[in-house]
Amino acid sequence: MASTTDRKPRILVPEKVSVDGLALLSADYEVDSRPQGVPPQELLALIPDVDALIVRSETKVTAEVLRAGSRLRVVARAGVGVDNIDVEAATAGGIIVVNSPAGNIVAAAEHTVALLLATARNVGRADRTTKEGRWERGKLVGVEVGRKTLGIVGLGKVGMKVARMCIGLGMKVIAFDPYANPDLAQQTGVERLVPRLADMLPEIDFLTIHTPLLASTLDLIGEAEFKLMKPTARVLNVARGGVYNEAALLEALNKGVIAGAGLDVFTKEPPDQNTPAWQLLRHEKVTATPHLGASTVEAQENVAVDVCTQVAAVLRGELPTSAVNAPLILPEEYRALKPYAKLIERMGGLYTQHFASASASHVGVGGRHFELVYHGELAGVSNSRPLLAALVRGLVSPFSDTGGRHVNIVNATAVAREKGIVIREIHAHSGIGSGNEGSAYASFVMLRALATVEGTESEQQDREKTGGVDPGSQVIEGYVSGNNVYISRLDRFNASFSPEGTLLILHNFDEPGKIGGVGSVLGRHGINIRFMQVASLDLGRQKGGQDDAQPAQAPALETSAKKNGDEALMILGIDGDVTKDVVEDLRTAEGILNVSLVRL
Ligand SMILES: NC(=O)c1ccc[n+]([C@@H]2O[C@H](COP(=O)([O-])OP(=O)(O)OC[C@H]3O[C@@H](n4cnc5c(N)ncnc54)[C@H](O)[C@@H]3O)[C@@H](O)[C@H]2O)c1
Ligand SMILES: O=C(O)[C@H](O)COP(=O)(O)O
Repeated sequence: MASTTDRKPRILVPEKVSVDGLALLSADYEVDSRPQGVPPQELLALIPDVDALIVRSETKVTAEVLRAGSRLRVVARAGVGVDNIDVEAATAGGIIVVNSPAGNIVAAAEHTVALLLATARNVGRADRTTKEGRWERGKLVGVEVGRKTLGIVGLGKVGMKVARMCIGLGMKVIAFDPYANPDLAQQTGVERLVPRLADMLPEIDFLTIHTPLLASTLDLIGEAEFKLMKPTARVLNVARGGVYNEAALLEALNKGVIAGAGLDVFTKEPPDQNTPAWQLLRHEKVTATPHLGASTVEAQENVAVDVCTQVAAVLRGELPTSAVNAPLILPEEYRALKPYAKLIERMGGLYTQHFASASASHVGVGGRHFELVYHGELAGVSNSRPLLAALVRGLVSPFSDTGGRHVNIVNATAVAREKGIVIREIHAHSGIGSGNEGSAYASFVMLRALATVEGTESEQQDREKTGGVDPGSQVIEGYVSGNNVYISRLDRFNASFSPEGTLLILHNFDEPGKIGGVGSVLGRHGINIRFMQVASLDLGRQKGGQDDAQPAQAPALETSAKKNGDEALMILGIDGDVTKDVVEDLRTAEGILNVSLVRL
């Protein structure tokens, strides 16, 4: 009998995965396929002897499972969403997680259209009552979708396909996605990208959401949003349970606030008895399917072939094509670049959440041109690919399913291209910070989001000399000190704070009493403040003056803003999380111009 070390690597497949993919593995590996599923306790018992695990959305790959998987080298998700896998725990255990980000897009979009038409024409109810022997033509009159308005939230891979298909059905499509590429949306025929979700809700006849489930998309549509819709509106969910608040949806249907829903996904699948999701499944105004968005023969072949090819690569010791948790930096570059990669990733995350997500400043990420300017010693770095990858990861992570962890040095350029993000690197051997004479920091980095890409090379270089304050462009500067990273400038404001954890950034008139007012709103919500600092206007840059070659250090005292101008940024480090209500209360507080919630 062969010892366990002589045996072929073992692959456990505790879900129904297409044989077209599994066939790629059966010659070289022992494949244990269990399409009926494996209960959690049995999975724990099997996992110590398994080298690779291939799952869909039903198997919960918890930290406990991963810890018990002492031989486990790769977990493959035959699909997109990795919310059933504890990716952090996998990374900590050195286990690679791979997925198939594009294999089931068509299937998900087609299922959305199927639910759109089924909801409009009562197809589910008609089928059920007819089979029960009733012939209820009068009760089943539907509505047409042609010439109606469809609102799409999330104009990514699936959302964009849905847009094309629905335009083909004669619908007018408008969308909300603060990170989308407006040019691509326009070319696709999307009539309008609205700056705020609430702007489109009164106008639409159908609403479909195609975002991942993130802190920012959980309960995106609740009681207040349903109340903004027409009573004839119908809503669709082929994304993830939780983007509509299920209790609010149930109430909106019961009270006739909206007319119907087509639902493929639920917060718990299958839903527990007597929960709102369970009642929704049975509701006569709901057309429900049991998470069938990706369940087509073609999509299952695509995702299975994709992930089985990657599992074989990992087991052979090669790199997979779509690793969710691949390293950003190769080991040899690790020591020198790691703090800068961290800084630049945080700058990207800060840009997206402070500038692009804030409702008052709809500046976007997709289709945007960025400049990444390396100053000082960093200007001499020969391989800046990890830094570019870090920026792409930071920019996309706030709105990405995998928290941006899928972005690495291999695929960063492709991810940026997909989102229409263009990045130009500038190694600033001259200009700001050159030579570091008098500069407090050996190296610092400027991220500039350009208002316009026009202009000659020399005009672009001039912009560098004036500190990059073009109207309409946004600037973030940061530096590394030891292993710590700091932000030294946010647009027109000098600052000095660590971009860590949950931050609230408030743009306010610099008047007495502001700090007390903000403190009392947070106190009312039981929120603990870790640190607070007021960033002052940089009056030198305001006037377009020559930069003094140093990353500005913000005074950490609240009084310092007053002498510099009548506006300030208040930066608050928060313990724990912050809800939408808190942000809204702050936004409506007197003298507050804007509020952004940033999670880094
Ligand atoms: N039901 C199914 O079987 C099925 C099948 C495939 C995909 N999905 C789900 O569909 C969703 C979309 O998949 P995809 O491949 O199109 O993803 P994607 O990453 O290509 O697109 C997501 C889009 O959502 C946008 N977005 C993120 N946060 C947002 C916010 N707060 N407000 C508005 N827009 C926001 C992003 O900018 C992006 O354009 C995912 O949740 C995926 O898991 C479900
Ligand atoms: O994230 C996905 O790919 C879809 O939700 C499909 O999930 P499934 O593989 O369980 O059908």
